[in-house]
Amino acid sequence: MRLYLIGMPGAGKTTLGRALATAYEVPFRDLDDEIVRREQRSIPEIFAQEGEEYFREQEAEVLRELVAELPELVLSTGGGTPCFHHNLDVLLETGLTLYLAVPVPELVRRLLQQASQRPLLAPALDAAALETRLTETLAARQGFYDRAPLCCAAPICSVEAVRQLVDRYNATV
Ligand SMILES: Nc1ncnc2c1ncn2[C@@H]1O[C@H](COP(=O)(O)OP(=O)(O)O)[C@@H](O)[C@H]1O
Ligand SMILES: O=C(O)C1=C[C@@H](OP(=O)(O)O)[C@@H](O)[C@H](O)C1
Ligand SMILES: [Mg+2]
Repeated sequence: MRLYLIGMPGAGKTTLGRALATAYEVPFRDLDDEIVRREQRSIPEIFAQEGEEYFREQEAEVLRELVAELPELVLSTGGGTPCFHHNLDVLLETGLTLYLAVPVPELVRRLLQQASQRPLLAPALDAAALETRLTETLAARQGFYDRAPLCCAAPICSVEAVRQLVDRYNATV
């Protein structure tokens, strides 16, 4: 199986993805980590030195390489991954995609301490600005996220909840 996690920054894609891979006993990859490894520099450095367009090209390439390489995989994507370079089509065609739906106020709580590591959020320094920024970003991305066949909403999105969603989905296809 290939299971892909999509959703906003702070939704828990990386955290839950790692736990799901352990539970399913399949390899785990985090798309951002793979880009960092290939580029030998951090995500904020890539954005600052090369710009977002370059990052999106790397993201699209690394995604396709991982899919070609790994028939079994839990992949945590970046928040913007499904929205660029037809990446969502790749996800939908090659595996099962799960959208982690987390309300903006909860994202704000989780991200406030981490904004400096997330270049698209870095300009939003206080809670109100971050909330505005996330609300706008989510509005622009919602149409992509909603194409995922599976959706799990906080606070119930545990490994067990995902397993049940996946089992139910597999029983219907
Ligand atoms: N289910 C959860 N409940 C509360 N906090 C969480 C949960 N999942 C992740 N977090 C926290 O939220 C932050 C972002 O999580 P992360 O897995 O990096 O999200 P993403 O990869 O979607 O951006 C981290 O500080 C993490 O510890
Ligand atoms: O939302 C986005 O466009 C981004 C989210 C980040 O991943 P997380 O969703 O894991 O924070 C990372 O890919 C990059 O900073 C861009
Ligand atoms: Mg992540």
